[in-house]
Formats: sequence, structure tokens, C-alpha cells
Amino acid sequence: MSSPTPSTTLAPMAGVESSWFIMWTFSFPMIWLVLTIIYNLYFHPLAGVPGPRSWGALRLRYVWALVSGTIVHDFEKLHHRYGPVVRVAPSELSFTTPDAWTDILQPGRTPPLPKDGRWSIPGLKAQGIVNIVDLDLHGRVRRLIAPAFTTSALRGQEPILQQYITLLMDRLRDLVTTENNGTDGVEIDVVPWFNFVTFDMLGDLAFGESFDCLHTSRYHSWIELLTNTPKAGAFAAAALFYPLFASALKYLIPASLKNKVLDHVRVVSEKVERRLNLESTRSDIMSHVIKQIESDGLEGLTMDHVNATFMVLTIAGSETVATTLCGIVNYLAQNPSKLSILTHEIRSHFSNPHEMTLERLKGMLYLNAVIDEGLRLCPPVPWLPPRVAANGGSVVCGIPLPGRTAVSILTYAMGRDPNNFHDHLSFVPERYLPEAKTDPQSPFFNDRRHSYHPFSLGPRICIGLHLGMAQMRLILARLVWEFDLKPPTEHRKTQWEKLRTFILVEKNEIFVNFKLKEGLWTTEMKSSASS
Ligand code: HEM
Repeated sequence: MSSPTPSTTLAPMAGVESSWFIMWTFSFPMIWLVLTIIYNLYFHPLAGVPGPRSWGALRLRYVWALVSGTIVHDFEKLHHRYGPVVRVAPSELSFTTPDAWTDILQPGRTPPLPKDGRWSIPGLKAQGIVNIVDLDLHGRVRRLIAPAFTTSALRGQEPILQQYITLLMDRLRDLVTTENNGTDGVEIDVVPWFNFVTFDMLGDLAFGESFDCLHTSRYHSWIELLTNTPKAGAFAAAALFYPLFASALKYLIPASLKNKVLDHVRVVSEKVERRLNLESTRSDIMSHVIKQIESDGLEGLTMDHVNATFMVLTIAGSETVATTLCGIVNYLAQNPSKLSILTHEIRSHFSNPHEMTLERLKGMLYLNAVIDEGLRLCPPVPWLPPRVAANGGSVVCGIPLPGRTAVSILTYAMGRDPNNFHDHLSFVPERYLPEAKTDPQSPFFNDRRHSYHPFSLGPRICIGLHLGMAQMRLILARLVWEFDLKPPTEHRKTQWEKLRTFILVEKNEIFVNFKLKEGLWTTEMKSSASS
């Protein structure tokens, strides 16, 4: 009897082995996935915190919300359903309780919880102030730039702010008069204009050079790249939650984009260097930094830290102010009775724009109430970037958190919470007037104004708070002094609640109807419009 050939005996065995191999290859990750889900849902230390199973089982649902720009509205819905503390990922909680501000940000006491390093900008030699995780390093960078943001420094910077606001008014006046003689209203998309003015101001204050957006009525190419940074940041952070995907991403990013980012870093360094070498007596942000370096040196920092900080300042100091202004003007145009109170306050106090100094505008009660109400309904940082619990664990709002648990605060939902604010979804600046705080008959007497912090709190509170408030006061006052504003046609109205968020709010077009104030339509303007 002839013995079987090897091929006839081995073939079935090889088939069995390869099918085992295939089965293991596919089933091992499946088993791992199922075990992870079971652990996260039933055995994880945060398993008892309220939240939907689909978000607590894996981080996929969170990442999807992040890259689709729906994270803020999704979190808000979860808070409505599950309460003030929600588990939004296996090891991340979102808070809307007032105590979260103090427990997480620790104003004036023990060090705050550090930022979550997964949100840093990848590929930089050093992080800028907003993204630095190390508390000591952050403190040194903050000390270097802080003198540029005091109220007395702001007084020196006022002429620069006024110069750009005048230019903005000139541009808007041109648009209104050339489009239809200024007599009927003109619908203007305010988004680019508020971005132009805030970027130009920041360019001048930080680098001693405007970006010339207002002069050219166009975004500087650099600004276009910068405004996409938060969106790219959301995608980069999403990738970092899955390290395998993050390394693949490195190879997927087109070389042209990588080069653009490198170019961008190079341009900032050149701008910083040019300004540092400029012999000038002007008072801007850099003049204070130069004085600080001359007196205390760089305190162990490198120029990479300075450059990265000036890069983030350009965004943090302009997008935020532009977004809030868009929100405020959108609400004002759609609430004519509130707009007319503001317009009356400004026009009755000032007979010409030169009288509108920062000092005098600080005392305009309704103007300030309008800004506070705008910040409540349209916070430009609607979701405070996550912090992490200490390695050995921390306690936030009475909940013991395992080490490295991420925690975030949903500012947007806190501002719109009926438990915090009466008539919570309406635009009512009156809630911020002094009488609402002192008159028990006021429907807003019990509003929890103290529980809302659009500029954050503690050692990482917004450094540009005074500057931002100054820009908003000046721009709004000049706008209502010069123009009669009205809502746009119905199909062009914007509902703020529908905007997406990629770390910062994504603004599309926001139309407002502009008409020159009665009496500003001078003979000179008429002839230049008709020529
Ligand atoms: C409407 C105006 C503004 C609002 C509502 C606002 C809000 C905020 C918030 C909530 C934070 C905390 C972010 C975090 O902890 O992750 C922050 C930080 C910061 N903001 Fe603002 N901001 C505004 C305007 C400005 C301006 C005008 C500047 C500067 C020119 C600026 C510069 C910064 C910087 C540098 C930080 C980081 C501070 C640190 O980490 O120490 N902001 N801002």
C-alpha cells in the first residue's frame, strides 16, 4: 500500500491552522472589546456615576461628538437627562454644578487640577500658555506676560484699540453708503468684520504690526490658518485618545499641511523677533514683556515658549471677543426693545465718538449688562477644556475620582440652566443691572450670577479679561452710536443654539441689518456715494 503523499495529509491540517489563526486574529480584539465594555460598565470606579451606557462603555461616542462639532449640545442634553454630573466617557466626567468651578480650578487655595495634556498642540517645540500642563512652567510664562494685561497697561493700549475701531466704523459706513445710499438698511455678515478688527488689534498689540484685514477687507492667509487651528485641535485630540490611530495620522497628514504649520511657527518667531528689536516707546503687549525680560530675565524659559505663547494669544485674544460680539449683536438685532435701551443710553451720554473713552464706558450700566448677558448666552469658550485628577486621585463635588480621571465644566449649559437663571433662554440684560441684585421684587433677584464664570477662575483665569471687556465696550458703543441695527430677513436669521463647537464656536454667517443713524447721512457722504 502506497503511503499518502505529504500534500494530501498536510493540506487539511494547514487549512485548520489558518482558520484557527483567522479566528483568533478577529476574535481576540472582539473579546478584548467585550471585556473592556463589561469592565467600564460594571466594574470601573466611575460605573456608578449617572450617564448613558453608550458614552460610558467606550470613548467612541465622545470622539464622534468632538469631531462632528456637536459635543457641547450633546453634553447639554445629557445633563438635562442625567443631572449636574455626567459620565461622558469611561474616565471622564462633565459638571454643571457651581462647586465644580472651585473644586477643579481652586481659586486662591491649593494648586488647581492640571490640564489634560492630550489637548496640547502636537509637533511644537514648546506649548503656549493656554496649553502648558506643568503648573510651575505655566506660572513662569504667566508672570512674564501678566504685566501687559493689567488695567493700567490697558490705559496705555487704548489709542491702538480706538484707531482700529475707527477704521472698522469707516469700513462699515462705506459698505452701508455704497450699497444703497445709506437710506435703507443693508444686510451685513458681521462675522468677518468682528474677526478683522480683533485680529488687527491683536496683531498691532502683540507684534507691532496689523494684519491689515480691515485695510484690505480680507483675511490675512495666516489668520485663515489660525482660525482653523481649534478645529484641527479637536481632531488631533480625538486621535490622541486612540494612540494607534494617532501614529497612523502622522503619516496621513499631507506634507503641505505640515509645512503650513511649520511656516506658521516660523512667521510667529520672525514677528516676535522683529518686535523685540524695534526701538519704540509705544505701549503694547510686547513693551511690557520686554520690560519684564529686562528686569527678571526669561526665568528659565526659552524663546520657543515666548513664540508659542504669542501664537496662542493671537487666537485666544481675537476669536473669543469676535464670537461674543457676534452673539451679542445677533441677540440685540432680534430683541429691538433691548437694543433701543442700549442705543438710548449711548446716544444720550455722548455727543461724538471721541468722548467714548474706556473710562467713561465702564460706567454705562446697560452696556455692561448687555455684555454680561451676551457672555451668559454665547460664551466663546462654551466648554472648559478638561483637567485631570491627581495621580493619587482627587475629589470633585464630593465624588472620589481615580487618578488621571478627566473632568470638564460645561459653561454653556450653566448659563442656560433654569436652576441658575430666571427666564433662562431669553436675552434680558436687566438681570445684570444693580437693582436686580438688590431688589427682592425683581424676578432676577435669585439668579445665581456668582455661579457663572465665562472667563474661568483661579490661577488660569483669562489673562485678557480687562482687554476683552474693553474691546467689547468700545466696539458695541460705537456701533449703536453710528448705526440703527435691525434683524435681517427671516431666512438669514441665526439661531445661536444651532452653531457647532470645535473647542471654540464655529461661526457661519451672521447677518444684521445696518442703517446709518439719522443725521450721519451728511451731504459729503451723499456726494461720495453718488460719484
Ligand atoms: C470675550 C472675551 C474672552 C473670553 C470670554 C475668554 C475666556 C477665557 C477662558 C474661559 C479661559 C480659560 C481657558 C482654559 O482654562 O482652558 C481663557 C484663557 C485665556 N485667555 Fe481668554 N477670553 C477672552 C478674551 C481674551 C483676550 C482678549 C485675551 C488676550 C489678548 C485672552 C487671552 C487668554 C489667555 C492667554 C488664556 C490662558 C490663560 C492661562 O492659561 O493662564 N483672552 N480665556
